[in-house]
Amino acid sequence: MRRSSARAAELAPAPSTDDPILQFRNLSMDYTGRSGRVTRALDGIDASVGRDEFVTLLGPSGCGKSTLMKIAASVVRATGGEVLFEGRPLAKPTSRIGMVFQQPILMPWRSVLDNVLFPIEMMGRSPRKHAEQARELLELVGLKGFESAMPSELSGGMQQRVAICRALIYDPVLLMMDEPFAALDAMTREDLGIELLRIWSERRKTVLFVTHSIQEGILLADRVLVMTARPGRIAASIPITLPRPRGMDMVSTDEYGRYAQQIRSIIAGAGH
Ligand SMILES: Nc1ncnc2c1ncn2[C@@H]1O[C@H](COP(=O)(O)OP(=O)(O)OP(=O)(O)O)[C@@H](O)[C@H]1O
Repeated sequence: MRRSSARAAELAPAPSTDDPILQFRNLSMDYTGRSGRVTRALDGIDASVGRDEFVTLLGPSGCGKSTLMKIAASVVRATGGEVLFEGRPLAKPTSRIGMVFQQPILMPWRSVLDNVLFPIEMMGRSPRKHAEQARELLELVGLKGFESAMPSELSGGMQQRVAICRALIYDPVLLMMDEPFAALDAMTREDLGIELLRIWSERRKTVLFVTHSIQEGILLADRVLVMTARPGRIAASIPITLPRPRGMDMVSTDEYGRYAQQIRSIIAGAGH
């Protein structure tokens, strides 16, 4: 797709962990099942995400990554500890945080443009006033000309681009992405990853991105948080200093190889 132009356009904002936008403090989560059985999903999570930083969260299946995202999105409440967003306890969902999930979950009866504008309607604002902004976002993700298409006319990658626009329409400062490219084929996934970096640098967003892929985790990130198996804890926080703009060719560099090796051994040492 637009691999080369995406690369050229990506400039790294200066991330800062001195100015955390999101902080997890001694966070724990116990789920109580129907039988009363308690499952500890998260245990003593201490982590933060700096303003403009791109942080990836890597960990084995079931370690609590989605739980952590749901807590940060105020979808579920932690049973211990606290979450601070912009320095204040996070108590309810806020339009300053945007979410993108593994499945785009578009409304099949609405056009692409109307799907992007849906959150605006939900907030009681005028979709007409935001239509231009929605068109600009669609152009940003390479979907100019598809405004009036229906979701069924789009590929999986295009649908996920629409979901990204929908999350960006109310201009959140923090974008949380829970395995957003996991359902896509490898090539589309690589393209969208590079494209996301371009959007991130152009729009100056903070991103917290969950993935199972060590490669994706390294290539996108300023910092990788590695989680242990359940109950999830933060096993390591690894700053990634690979130069930007990033591209797939970096996978063959020694520096990338050292990061991948380091992360694999942390995951292995964390009980897998
Ligand atoms: N609603 C729930 N009730 C009971 N247990 C739950 C619930 N949601 C999650 N869990 C348990 O909490 C643990 C963490 O689940 P979570 O979905 O957060 O993990 P994950 O790291 O996102 O997994 P995956 O990578 O497979 O998506 C799992 O053991 C899961 O079974």
